[in-house]
Amino acid sequence: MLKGLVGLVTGGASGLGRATAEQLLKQGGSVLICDLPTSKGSEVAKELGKNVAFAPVDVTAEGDVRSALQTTVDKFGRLDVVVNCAGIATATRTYNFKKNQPFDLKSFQKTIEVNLIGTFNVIRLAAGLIGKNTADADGQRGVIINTASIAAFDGQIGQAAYSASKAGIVGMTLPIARDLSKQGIRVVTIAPGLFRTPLMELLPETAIRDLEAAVPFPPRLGHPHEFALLVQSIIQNPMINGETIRIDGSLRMQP
Ligand SMILES: NC(=O)C1=CN([C@@H]2O[C@H](COP(=O)(O)OP(=O)(O)OC[C@H]3O[C@@H](n4cnc5c(N)ncnc54)[C@H](O)[C@@H]3O)[C@@H](O)[C@H]2O)C=CC1
Ligand SMILES: C[C@]12CC(=O)[C@H]3[C@@H](CCC4=CC(=O)CC[C@@]43C)[C@@H]1CC[C@@H]2C(=O)C=O
Repeated sequence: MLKGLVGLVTGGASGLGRATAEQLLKQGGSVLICDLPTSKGSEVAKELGKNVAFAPVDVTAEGDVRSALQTTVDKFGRLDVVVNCAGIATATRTYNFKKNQPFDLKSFQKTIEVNLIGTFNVIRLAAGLIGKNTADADGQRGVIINTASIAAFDGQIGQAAYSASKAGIVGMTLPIARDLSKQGIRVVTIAPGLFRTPLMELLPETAIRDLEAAVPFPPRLGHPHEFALLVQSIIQNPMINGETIRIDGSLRMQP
């Protein structure tokens, strides 16, 4: 049970973020869903009931994140847990030899900006608010959970930008956990394999079936709820810190 806990979930209007918001609510928590103003965040918040609110946020914008943190305080009084799920997926080869065209640098920068810098932006600003909590008996004040990808380790063709952005999240997990350890704030990253979310539905069903067949067990896409269960375990287990945990049915992606 996570009764009374206050969570902030970025990318909470869709997919893994939405499932996380639902699980925190089911366990008795309150949630601020942060997502782009163009997302379905406002409808989702209405659908999920009274312990949830929506804040329009671009995770790369300092002002948006600061105002979402203020909304958390105004609505729920404090912040205990941040789950960073906001992210974008891109697929471009480093050089397109058919078109004689290098990877567009702006597109590379955008992927890093949203996935890596956006995640760090939320962490650095939220840490100040979580640090104001009274520590529990174990000295803990809160937990920050990030979402990388197994592409951080086995990036495929076309994933230079996406894999770099996710590897950056993996790489910063331990130093940030160390930075925040004196305040009793844990920092943990989840590296999902393949989950059935709107992001994945950009792919044709035949491609999805091929991907499922490559997963040793269970040979299927993960359900967003299974990601949310890992978030819950991380919150509940105070010894998990500074680590990246894969949740992938033992999939190792091929080139
Ligand atoms: N679905 C999958 O199989 C996997 C997903 N992931 C990662 O999990 C995270 C969640 O992905 P899904 O739920 O699958 O995707 P999704 O597309 O369903 O949800 C992502 C959410 O992030 C929001 N978002 C995008 N840019 C944003 C920004 N600048 N500021 C605020 N919100 C923004 C979108 O509006 C969307 O609601 C992403 O970081 C993704 O890279 C990692 C591995 C596998
Ligand atoms: C990111 C990930 C693997 C991909 O590269 C695809 C993405 C779903 C949308 C896509 C459509 C395409 O046409 C190209 C590939 C891709 C960008 C996948 C969602 C989750 C996958 C991942 O992170 C695996 O770990």
